[in-house]
Amino acid sequence: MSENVEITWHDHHVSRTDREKLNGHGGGVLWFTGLSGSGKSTVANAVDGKLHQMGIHTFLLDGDNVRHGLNASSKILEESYSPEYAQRFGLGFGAQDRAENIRRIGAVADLFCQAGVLVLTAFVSPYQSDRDAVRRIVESSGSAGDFIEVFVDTPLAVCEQRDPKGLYKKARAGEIKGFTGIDDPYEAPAKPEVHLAGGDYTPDQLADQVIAHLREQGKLPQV
Ligand SMILES: Nc1ncnc2c1ncn2[C@@H]1O[C@H](COP(=O)(O)OS(=O)(=O)O)[C@@H](OP(=O)(O)O)[C@H]1O
Ligand SMILES: Nc1ncnc2c1ncn2[C@@H]1O[C@H](COP(=O)(O)OP(=O)(O)O)[C@@H](O)[C@H]1O
Repeated sequence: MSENVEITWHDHHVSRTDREKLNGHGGGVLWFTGLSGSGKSTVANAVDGKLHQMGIHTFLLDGDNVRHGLNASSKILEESYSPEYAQRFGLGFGAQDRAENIRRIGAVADLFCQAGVLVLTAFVSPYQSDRDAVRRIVESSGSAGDFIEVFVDTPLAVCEQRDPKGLYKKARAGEIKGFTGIDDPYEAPAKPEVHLAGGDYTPDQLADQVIAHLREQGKLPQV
C-alpha cells in the first residue's frame, strides 16, 4: 500500500560528537558476516567482552535474538497478532526478507552509532549488496571507516561439522529449504576490513585480531 507521506529530518540538540566526547571514544559498527556456525556470535561476544572490560560502550545485536523481536517470523508474530498481520510483517529467509532483515538491523546499528556506541552485529548477511547498503547508511550519517566488515571465514565443512543447532543436518535432509551454503548463496565479502580464518584459531585469538584492527585504526582510546 503506498501513501502520500511527508516527513522532515530534525537535528538533535546533543550531537553525536557531544556524546562521543562524553563516552571517551567514537561510535562505529563491527559487522560480522559468515555462514551459520562460522563463529560470528562467539567471536562477537568475545570482542564485546574485551571492549566492555576496556570501558568502551558497546552493544551486540545477534541474529537469532533479533529474529525473535524486531524481525520476528510470521510464526512468532501469530502468537500475538492476526494471521494477516503476521503474514505481512513476519520475516523469513527468502532473498527479499533477508534484505529487509539486514536493512532494519543496519538502521538500528546506525542509531547506536549516532549514540556514540560501538555496536557489534552477528548476522549471516549473505548478500554483498545488503551489506554495502548498510555501509552507505552508516558512513553517510557518520564518516568513512565507521563501518567495519568482519568476515568470519570458516569453511563450510567445518561449520557443518560443528552444526550446534542441527540445521545443516536438516538442510542436507531437505527438511529446511534455502539454507545458506547448502542450497542458498553466500557471497563472501570482496574487501572486508577484517578477514578471520575462523577454522584455524580459538575465539579468543580471533577476538584479539579484531581488537588489533580497532587499535590500528585509532578506534580505541590510547592506553
Ligand atoms: N535458511 C536459513 N539460512 C540461514 N540461516 C538460517 C536459515 N533458517 C534458519 N536459520 C538460522 O537463522 C540464523 C540466521 O539468521 P540471520 O538473521 O543472521 O540471517 S540473514 O542475515 O538474514 O541471512 C542462523 O543462525 P546463525 O547460526 O547464528 O548464523 C540459523 O540458525
Ligand atoms: N574459533 C572457533 N573454534 C572452535 N569452535 C568455535 C569457534 N568459534 C565458534 N565455535 C563453536 O562453533 C559453534 C558455532 O558458533 P556460533 O558463534 O554460534 O556461530 P554463528 O553465530 O556464526 O552461527 C559453537 O558451538 C561455538 O562454540
